[in-house]
Parts: sequence; C-alpha cells; structure tokens
Amino acid sequence: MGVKHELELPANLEPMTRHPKVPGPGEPMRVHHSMCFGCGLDAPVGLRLNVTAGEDFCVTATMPVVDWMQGGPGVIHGGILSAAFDEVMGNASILIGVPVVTVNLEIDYAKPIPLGSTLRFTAEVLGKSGRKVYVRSQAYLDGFEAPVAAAYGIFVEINLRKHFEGYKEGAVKAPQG
Ligand SMILES: CCCCCCCC/C=C\CCCCCCCC(=O)SCCNC(=O)CCNC(=O)[C@H](O)C(C)(C)COP(=O)(O)OP(=O)(O)OC[C@H]1O[C@@H](n2cnc3c(N)ncnc32)[C@H](O)[C@@H]1OP(=O)(O)O
Repeated sequence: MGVKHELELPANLEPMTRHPKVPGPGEPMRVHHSMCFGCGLDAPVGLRLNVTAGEDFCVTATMPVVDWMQGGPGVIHGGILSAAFDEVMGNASILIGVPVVTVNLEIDYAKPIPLGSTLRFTAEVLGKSGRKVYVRSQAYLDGFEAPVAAAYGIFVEINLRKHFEGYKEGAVKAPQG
C-alpha cells in the first residue's frame, strides 16, 4: 500500500493570506526556537531541518538520513520521520502568520527509507478554520516518482506566551536529581 489517506477538510475553510513578514519564496524559514528538536541549532540532538519558504502556503526541506535515525536495520525510524513531518508542516503554518502547536498527525509510510539517502519534503497549508490549521506534507526520494511517505496535520493556534508560561526554558539545563 502506498500513500493512502486524504485529510477530511471542514466545509467552512476561511480565506488565508500569506503574512507580509515571512521569508519570501526561496528564502530560509527562521529557526523558531534554538533548542527545538526539529530545527534548533543548539539542541543536543535534533534534525536541524533547514526549511525553505515556497510560493503561497508552501515550504520545502531536505533531510539527510543519517545513522542515528535508524529504526529497523538500515532504515529510518518511523518516529524520526514523523518528527520531520511535524516540523516541516509547522513551518508551513508560519506562512499564514499563526503560532501553532500540533494536535493531530497522520503519517503514511509507503516505502522503507534507507540510511544514507536524502529525503525531500514539500508541505502546504490546505486551509484554516477558526484556530485550526490543516496541513499536508509529502516526502520524496530520488528514484521514486511517487512520495515515499506523506502526512496530514492539524495544528491549533495558540497564544505563544500563555501556552509556554510556567515551563522551564531548556529543561536539559535544569538541576539534576
Ligand atoms: C515543539 C514545540 C514547538 C512550539 C512552537 C511554538 C510556536 C512557533 C510557531 C510555529 C511553530 C512551527 C514549528 C513547530 C513544529 C512542531 C510543533 C509541535 O510538535 S507542538 C508539540 C506537540 N503539541 C502539543 O504539545 C499540543 C498539546 N495540546 C494542547 O496544548 C492543547 O490541546 C491546545 C492548546 C493545542 C488546544 O487546547 P485548547 O484548550 O486551547 O483548545 P481546544 O478547544 O481543546 O482545541 C481547539 C480546537 O482544536 C481542536 N482539537 C483539539 N485537539 C484536537 C485533535 N487531537 N484533533 C483534532 N482537532 C483537535 C478542538 O476541537 C478545537 O476545535 P474548535 O475550535 O472547537 O473547532
């Protein structure tokens, strides 16, 4: 079975506009948090994804599949791929100028993805309804025309300050024991 799902979108999607202050097509998206597992450069371990803004509500990213990402012998762990989709789709949401967190993720794993390969991601915001943002993403490998994996995500708009209030900044730095 290949990529199977279609996300059911609500009928009441609202018109969206691209936020005027987000990077232009071809420009890198900003790291939203330096310690983020998905994109942060100070995270002790992480994907360090470079996401690039595309046209309209689209982004792209590439990810080398390296040894520590291994799940089954010689192939990527499904959770790592899921984290990459989460990050790429979250970045797509930024294009409409909305701070979001993930509430729902669905992944189709269509092919095993070998260590040493490079995944290419595309993601696009499909629509917004109230606080909910609907996003789709696909992952490609050289040599395969169809996506090797795909994801749908529902993200929910948050008040950034309130949402993270009370959580420790960079818990890895908290006193041990
Ligand atoms: C890693 C952190 C990154 C942070 C980034 C900060 C901002 C930067 C900007 C952009 C970043 C882009 C890059 C990031 C990429 C990575 C993102 C992640 O991995 S985030 C971590 C995992 N996710 C959580 O930890 C959420 C945990 N959940 C919650 O805290 C709450 O559920 C919250 C605040 C999201 C919503 O709770 P309520 O009480 O405010 O609101 P209620 O009414 O429950 O939900 C709002 C709407 O969402 C629907 N909803 C809620 N859960 C749903 C679900 N599971 N499936 C479908 N819909 C759901 C509800 O039905 C409701 O819809 P109706 O407005 O009534 O139409």
